[in-house]
Amino acid sequence: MLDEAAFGRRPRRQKAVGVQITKDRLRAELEKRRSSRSADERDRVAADLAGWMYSAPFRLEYDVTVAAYVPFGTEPGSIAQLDALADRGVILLLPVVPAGPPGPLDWVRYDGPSSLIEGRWGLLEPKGDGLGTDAVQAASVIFVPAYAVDKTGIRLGRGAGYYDRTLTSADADLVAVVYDDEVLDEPLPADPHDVRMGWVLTPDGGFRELG
Ligand SMILES: Nc1nc2c(c(=O)[nH]1)N(C=O)[C@@H](CNc1ccc(C(=O)N[C@@H](CCC(=O)O)C(=O)O)cc1)CN2
Ligand SMILES: Nc1ncnc2c1ncn2[C@@H]1O[C@H](COP(=O)(O)OP(=O)(O)OP(=O)(O)O)[C@@H](O)[C@H]1O
Repeated sequence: MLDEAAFGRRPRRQKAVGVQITKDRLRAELEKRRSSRSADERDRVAADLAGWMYSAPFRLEYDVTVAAYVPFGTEPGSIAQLDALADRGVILLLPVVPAGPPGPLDWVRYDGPSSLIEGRWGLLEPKGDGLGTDAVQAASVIFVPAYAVDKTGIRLGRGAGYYDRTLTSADADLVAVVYDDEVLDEPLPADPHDVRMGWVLTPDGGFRELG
C-alpha cells in the first residue's frame, strides 16, 4: 500500500515547495513498489501492453503520427509496444533528451530496435538527426511515461519537467502508461504547469478515458 499520509493533506493554498516534497515522496514510494515486481510480472505486463496496441481506441494507420518512448528501468512495458505500433504502420516518434538543463524534448523517427543507442542516464534513444521540438505537434496520440495518474488525469512524472515543457505545444490524445495500481483514486498534487492526461493505458485495464 502507498503511505496514505502522502495524500490528501495539502491545505488549499500550500506553496509550490510543499507540492514538490509530496511529489518526491510519492515518486520514491512508487519506484520502490515498481522495483519489487518480479521478472515474470514485468514480462507479462510488457506483452499485455504491446497487445493493447492492436485494439487502441484511436485511428492508427500509415498517415497518423504517434509519439511514444522506450520504457527503461522499472517502467512498465518494453520495445515490444513500439514494434506493435510500428507494425500498425504509424509514423512513430521517440524522444531525445536535449543537452543542458531540462527543456522541451527533441524527436526522432523510430526505425526498429537496432536504431536505438544509449543516451543520457542510460535511456535508449533513436539515432539520427533530431526533427526538432516542434515535431511532436504532428502527433495525434502521445504515450507519456508516468509513475502514477489520478482519475482526473493529473500525472506524476520523473520530476525533471521534460514532458510538461513538451506537451504545452501538443494537440493530441495524451496517454499515461502505468501499472494498474498506479491509477490512483486519491487526487495527485497538481502544479499549475501540469498538463492533464486524457487517457491511461494499463496492462489489465487497457485504454481508459480519464476526467
Ligand atoms: N522511458 C522514458 N523516457 C524518457 C522519460 C521517461 O520518464 N521515461 N523522460 C521523462 O521526462 C525523459 C527523460 N527524463 C529523465 C529524467 C530523469 C532521469 C533520471 O534518471 N534522473 C536521475 C537523476 C539524474 C541526475 O541528476 O544525475 C534520478 O532521478 O535518479 C531520467 C530520465 C525523456 N525520455
Ligand atoms: N512548462 C513549464 N515551464 C517551465 N518550467 C516547468 C514547466 N513544466 C514543468 N516545469 C518545471 O519542471 C520541474 C518538474 O516539474 P514536475 O514535478 O511537474 O515534473 P513531472 O511532470 O513529474 O516530470 P516530467 O515531465 O519530466 O516527467 C519543476 O521545477 C517545474 O517548475
